[in-house]
Amino acid sequence: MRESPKLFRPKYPKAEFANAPVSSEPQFSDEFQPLRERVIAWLKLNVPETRLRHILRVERMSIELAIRHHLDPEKAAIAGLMHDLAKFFKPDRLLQMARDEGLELDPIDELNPHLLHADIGAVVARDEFGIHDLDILDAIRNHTLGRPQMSLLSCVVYLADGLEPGRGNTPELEELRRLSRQDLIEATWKSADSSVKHLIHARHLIHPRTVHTRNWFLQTATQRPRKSSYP
Ligand SMILES: Nc1ncnc2c1ncn2[C@@H]1O[C@H](COP(=O)(O)OP(=O)(O)O)[C@@H](O)[C@H]1O
Repeated sequence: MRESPKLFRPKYPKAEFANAPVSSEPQFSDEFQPLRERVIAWLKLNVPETRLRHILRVERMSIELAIRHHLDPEKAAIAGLMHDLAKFFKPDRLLQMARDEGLELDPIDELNPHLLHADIGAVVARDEFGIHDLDILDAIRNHTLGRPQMSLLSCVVYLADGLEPGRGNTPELEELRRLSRQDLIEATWKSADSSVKHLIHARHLIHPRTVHTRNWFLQTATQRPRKSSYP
């Protein structure tokens, strides 16, 4: 009999980190800067300047959130910098690469192949830039639709993509930014909620992964012990 696959359950921290010290200058490895320069040179040839500016803001916010929540800022920087590598790939190319990669396609992916840019971004990160760290690759893959049980690094890049300063200053965004600094789980739940609301308002098809992500994070956030019981 085949063994059932082990369910990956990331350990989400119980406490909030609103008061964690934020160091402005994280220490990166010697490999980081040359890699960053190579990625930016590649991006300059493959995405317009406005998108590059968004990517750099996502990189910055990913680093800040990682520091605040005691995650690895270098991994956050790399995932933030690489999250939109495939943003301007044509629909046929995205679909072909997804099939070559053996990705399971939802009917919504076929109708809106642009949504595959996140999964395919991870393929480019691996093949073009030699990234093999699964946490980084997953954070790139999950940045648009999220995924139930995704890691906190994935939450960081998902939130930074939607909440970086260039996204605007509505009260809803400001509240989500505040929440993202306090509690990654609740912020991910409420960002997925917000994304579903906007898609309904715009009469767009909703990819089921966003709904699954929203349900997972809602359950996780509301089933944790009450915050007042933490030290
Ligand atoms: N769950 C979803 N279902 C369907 N479409 C979505 C979903 N999430 C995002 N989209 C749409 O896919 C596009 C890409 O999303 P995103 O990667 O967040 O783009 P951007 O960085 O350009 O805002 C957007 O047009 C968005 O409306």
